[in-house]
Amino acid sequence: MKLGYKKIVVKVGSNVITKADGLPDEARIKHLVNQLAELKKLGIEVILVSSGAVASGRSLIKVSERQDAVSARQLLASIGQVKLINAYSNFFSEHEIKCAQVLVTKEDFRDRAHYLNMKNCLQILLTHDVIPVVNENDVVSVTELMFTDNDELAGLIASMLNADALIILSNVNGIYNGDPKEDGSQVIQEIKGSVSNLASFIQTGKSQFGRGGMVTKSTMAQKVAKLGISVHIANGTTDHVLIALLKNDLIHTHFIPEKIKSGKKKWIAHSETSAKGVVQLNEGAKNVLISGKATSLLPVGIIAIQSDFQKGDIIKIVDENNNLIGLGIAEYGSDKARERIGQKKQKALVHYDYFYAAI
Ligand SMILES: Nc1ncnc2c1ncn2[C@@H]1O[C@H](COP(=O)(O)OP(=O)(O)O)[C@@H](O)[C@H]1O
Ligand SMILES: N[C@@H](CCC(=O)OP(=O)(O)O)C(=O)O
Repeated sequence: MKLGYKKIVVKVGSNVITKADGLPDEARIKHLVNQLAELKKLGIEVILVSSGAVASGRSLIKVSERQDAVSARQLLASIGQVKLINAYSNFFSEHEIKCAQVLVTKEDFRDRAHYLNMKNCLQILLTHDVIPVVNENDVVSVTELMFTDNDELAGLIASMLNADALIILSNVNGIYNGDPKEDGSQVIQEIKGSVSNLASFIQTGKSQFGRGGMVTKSTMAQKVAKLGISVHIANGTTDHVLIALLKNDLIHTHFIPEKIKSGKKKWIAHSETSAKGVVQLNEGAKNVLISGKATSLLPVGIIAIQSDFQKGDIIKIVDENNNLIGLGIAEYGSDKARERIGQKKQKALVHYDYFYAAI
């Protein structure tokens, strides 16, 4: 395959595998599985992140309108996931390939030890030629414990496994420079670095069965590409989409990757929600830290410790206007950091190897 990837994460949106009437599109699932099997046989490691549990559940049970949204989602997903994974399992077995169900929550990515346990689980599946089929555990993930959507989850998995590429399959050909339904709109084929006006092209509405929409896809894609992983957004309802994409023969959106970051930096990058403390910097320290040079965060540039943390915690680093600059692992706790505010020749609070610049 022209793009030469050895390990890919493929995320399939609900819309790709759900028909207009809400029923699961088994022919589409089968066609995707056939392509994944073909890639696997070429020696490419494949991890699938598939949405569709809630949509599948809708085809099996009618939820009373009096039911609250959280309970309805729990009911639909718990029933629907069984149907979804059965479809994958049956179609993969036609190729003599085993797949595994991996259901995760946001909590699984918070603590470093827990994160490494999960990484180990996925790796053991891959070394035994099993295709992990990952989805959010919708039964226990409610409200603030939820991922924004499965695009966020797929970004985390691609970072965790140091994948070469993340392929997001939705029901549009890519990110358009206007409303995808309008004739004049065209697919933006290449996105490099942070494009500040990207969000302005994107309509906030979602497709019929989707959760996060294109805004979260593009934010996540830029972040993952910054960590050194290629991200592709393509149309999963196009026949042979994966094969055409990997042959570099498909119109879609490609986020060009930056230099590969270490595994630990990738984890830090996705840990904003579990950050414990907040440290504020002056303008000079901010400019040095985001310059891309290998510089650690020294107390001389700190102007305030806004909330407490301990040695080893992930901390948020903000500028004078409280905008997020980056995330890092604290080399010592907030008590010592407070004593050293503004002082020269003090030990770095965050070492460069454990700092991720968010801008
Ligand atoms: N500029 C844009 N380019 C492409 N799609 C867009 C754009 N603005 C909004 N969208 C919408 O985003 C939808 C895809 O996001 P989403 O509903 O989350 O899908 P999925 O279920 O695949 O995750 C598309 O169906 C499209 O209607
Ligand atoms: N976990 C949910 C998927 C939620 C979700 O993010 O959907 P989508 O925006 O279609 O990828 C399900 O399986 O129904």
